[in-house]
Amino acid sequence: MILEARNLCWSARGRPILAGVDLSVSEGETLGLVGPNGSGKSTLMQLLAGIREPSSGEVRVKGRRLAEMPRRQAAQMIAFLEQQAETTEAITVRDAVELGRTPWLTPLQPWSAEDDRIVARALADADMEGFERRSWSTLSGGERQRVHLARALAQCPQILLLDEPTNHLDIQHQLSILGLVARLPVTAVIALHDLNQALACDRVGVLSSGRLVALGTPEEVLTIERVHAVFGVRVSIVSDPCDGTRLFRFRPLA
Ligand SMILES: Nc1ncnc2c1ncn2[C@@H]1O[C@H](COP(=O)(O)OP(=O)(O)OP(=O)(O)O)[C@@H](O)[C@H]1O
Repeated sequence: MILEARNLCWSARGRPILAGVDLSVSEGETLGLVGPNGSGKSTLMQLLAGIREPSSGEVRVKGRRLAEMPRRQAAQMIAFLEQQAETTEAITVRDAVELGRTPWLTPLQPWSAEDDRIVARALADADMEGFERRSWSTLSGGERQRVHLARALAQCPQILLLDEPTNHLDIQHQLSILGLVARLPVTAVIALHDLNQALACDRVGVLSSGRLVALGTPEEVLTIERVHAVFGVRVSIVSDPCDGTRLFRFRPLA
């Protein structure tokens, strides 16, 4: 297993926010995390990224405790696209993406043509070519999100943690970014609100009130009964007339 959470718990001011989460992600897998607002998705992602310390339990990366890994080594393994990612306003898009190379640079291994190539590739993959000289402060919300994704890709991680990576994106960029992540040779954990997008993941974990209440293939986990129970909506499953893909349709309970 490339990434494991063992009995992961996190509390804020004595209130349990995440409790007893056990999770194993295998190499190359794309795991979707779904759950209502406040169910603990971002908290779990932050613990998996090592930017929050668990109250108890542990995260392991390739069998090693993340808490004991040097930050630089962890940053070579894991890239995290946060939900509300910020950056210094006064930098260009190119500068922001170049920051992704930081874990790989040393005095003995300074910036090289290979780093230029990786940054150019990341900008192209995030469809941000041509924006390199633009100031960060002039970008739209979706463009900023794509720059953050480019920075994460430039990190060349083995594990990509994406917290609602599509929430600011138009539908074309949503599809292209999820398609890109599926094609990349990385292990990905993606917090998503769109359950139809979660259907395309290899496995899905469902969080409810800080607990992982289901984990398995989308078909096993995203049943009409569970979606109804966890999200409090009426659900029907329809079949796409083009290719037979199953899709959710939602209605309010009342
Ligand atoms: N530092 C904190 N102090 C107190 N409560 C917190 C703190 N951080 C998170 N919480 C609470 O923990 C719960 C889980 O938050 P989290 O951001 O993980 O949820 P989420 O599933 O990502 O939600 P959303 O879908 O709205 O993004 C929420 O009720 C939130 O208010």
